[in-house]
Amino acid sequence: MHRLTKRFGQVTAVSGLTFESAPGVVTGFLGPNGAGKTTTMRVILGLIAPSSGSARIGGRRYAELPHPAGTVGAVLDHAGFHPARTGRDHLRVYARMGGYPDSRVTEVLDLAGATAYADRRARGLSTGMRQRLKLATALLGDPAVLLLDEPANGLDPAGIAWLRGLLRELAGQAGLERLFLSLTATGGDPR
Ligand SMILES: Nc1ncnc2c1ncn2[C@@H]1O[C@H](COP(=O)(O)OP(=O)(O)OP(=O)(O)O)[C@@H](O)[C@H]1O
Repeated sequence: MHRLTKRFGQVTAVSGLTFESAPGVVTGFLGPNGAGKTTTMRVILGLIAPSSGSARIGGRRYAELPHPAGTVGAVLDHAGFHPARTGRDHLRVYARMGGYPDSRVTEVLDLAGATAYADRRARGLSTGMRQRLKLATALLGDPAVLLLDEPANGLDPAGIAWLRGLLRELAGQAGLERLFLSLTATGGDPR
């Protein structure tokens, strides 16, 4: 990230942010509500254009990546589920779009600890359960980069401990090629 500034009208959401996130480590952002964490993430994903500065992943902008969906997995806080669909159905739709087999859906549900309620309709799921399904969705393409916005939201203390362990494990597995950027306002230390 090089000298990112993002303004929305009169509001400066991010001002001159420069940082580098090293491969193989979990990088966390801490900041109060409105500090610009989500905005930074949306710029990285190419969802909004920076006012100035640039965001690169492995030297390229998101839009220039040869396989963006397979390279970067993201959990955005507002990502929704169709209330009448099950978590598994939701994942199958994304798997089909990404060209991944249904067996990968089973794997990521397991990785995210969401297998037990994968066949329940989304309308009846708790915040923490949805959070795990979002994480499963982000893991579908076995991405080298994971961007997680408030990943611990809604998780109980055991869930937060589990999430830390999972992130550590995933970062370790892929060695130098995997990188995580986790953003949180709540003091949830992703390490
Ligand atoms: N689309 C938008 N239009 C106008 N202002 C925006 C928009 N998106 C964000 N902002 C403003 O930019 C600032 C940073 O918002 P952002 O959502 O990035 O903060 P955050 O650090 O993720 O906060 P939180 O912890 O509450 O999620 C806030 O003042 C917000 O109101």
